[in-house]
Amino acid sequence: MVEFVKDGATGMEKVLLREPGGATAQIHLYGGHVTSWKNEKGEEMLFLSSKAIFRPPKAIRGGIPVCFPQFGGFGALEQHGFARNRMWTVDPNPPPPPPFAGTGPNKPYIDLVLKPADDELKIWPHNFELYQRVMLGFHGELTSIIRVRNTDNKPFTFTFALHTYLSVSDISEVRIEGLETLDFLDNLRDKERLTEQGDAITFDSEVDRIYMGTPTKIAVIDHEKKRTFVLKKEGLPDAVVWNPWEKKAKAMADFGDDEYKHMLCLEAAAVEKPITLKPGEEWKARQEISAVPSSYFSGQLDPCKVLNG
Ligand SMILES: O=P(O)(O)OC[C@H]1O[C@@H](O)[C@H](O)[C@@H](O)[C@@H]1O
Repeated sequence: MVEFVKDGATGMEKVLLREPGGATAQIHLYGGHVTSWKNEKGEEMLFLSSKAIFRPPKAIRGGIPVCFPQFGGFGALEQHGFARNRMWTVDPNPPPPPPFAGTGPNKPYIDLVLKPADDELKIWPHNFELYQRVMLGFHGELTSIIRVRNTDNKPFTFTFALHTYLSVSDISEVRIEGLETLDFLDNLRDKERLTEQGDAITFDSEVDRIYMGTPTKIAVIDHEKKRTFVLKKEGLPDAVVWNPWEKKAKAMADFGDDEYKHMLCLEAAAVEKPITLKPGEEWKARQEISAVPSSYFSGQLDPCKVLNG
């Protein structure tokens, strides 16, 4: 089921997806931003700050901001680009889904699009179409399919990320598997290139890293909640891991002082090698997140078993 509603608290337009098994998702047209994803028991799986500001030009703190045409400070534009604080529209006539879309009759989805108006063209002079299909799968998994199309008469280059804020019980009880031994750029050390050691990543201080050449599946294991998130991705070779920890949390106006304990950003991204599109070309990417009880998870990263088993 797909429903269009006005958010009572913010007056903003949003879309509700409800999958027959009971899972739900909410997508705000502001930012093309997934702000809620609940499993069939009604448990929220995305973090959304209690202080999130739903008012332009602020980006919404939590959920899944879309970073385009620039990730972070990797360029001359505002941090994370402008797509996350612009109004998207529902696309009445979406392009046919790519073969990996996995759409089906009972899978609710919505197609959104962002095209530049004069404002955007002034700061980034390129005609583009940015499409996002958000979809709930049979097991409540949340999928975003992204397409960027160059509708200009000259090439353009961009970086991109789906800045997913996962809800976790306690950041000290969480570990990430799948990024061991990879190289990363450390944002806390002026983007110095370092190599991750052999162990799964755990957290006891601020982390802000861009892992490069990452696998198509990454797992976030929440020991306390006995829940594992499995993030599968295509077309997004990098993975950003971010937790602001205590000091930075206190400095952010739209973030509660202690909220860093209950969130972890795992961001499927294309940053290290920016994407260039010639006129008429299209770029596609896909992210699917599922949440499974950790007892299904062997401790070895074999999310094929988790997803298909
Ligand atoms: O506060 P913003 O603009 O939403 O960014 C949050 C964080 O987003 C992460 O992706 C960046 O790596 C961090 O450096 C940044 O602090």
